[in-house]
Amino acid sequence: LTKFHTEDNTHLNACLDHLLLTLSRKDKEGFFQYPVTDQFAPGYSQIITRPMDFSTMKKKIIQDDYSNVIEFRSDFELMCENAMKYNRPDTIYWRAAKKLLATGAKLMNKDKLLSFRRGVE
Ligand SMILES: CC(=O)c1cc(-c2ccccc2)c2ncccn12
Repeated sequence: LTKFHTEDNTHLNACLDHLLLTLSRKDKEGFFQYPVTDQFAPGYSQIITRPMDFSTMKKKIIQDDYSNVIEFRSDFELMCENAMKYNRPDTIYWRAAKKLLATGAKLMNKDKLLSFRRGVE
């Protein structure tokens, strides 16, 4: 459906696209680009009830599913937390998720987001 593009939505989507691109580039191995399949990860769909990945987040941006950066950040954190739940700490996936989570926290830290709200640069 052609959802009317309110001014801030267009602005918001531009911000989210930038954040997604920056975070996506950190995932050089491509572990987080697409949904994890049970084929690669046995029992994944039983253990992880709310899967998330960068391609799904991209779709949600295009569909205007995010009303603010906090909702976007929640999906990003969910994606990383899923990987740290399913995989053991001594795996490349767990370590990559932990590193990615730290990058996201810096990029979307509270004060920075608050400054957006106040309209202060
Ligand atoms: C993110 C994650 O948990 C993940 C990504 C992958 C993955 C592996 C190869 C190519 C793309 C994703 C994966 N494989 C086995 C177990 C877990 N994973």
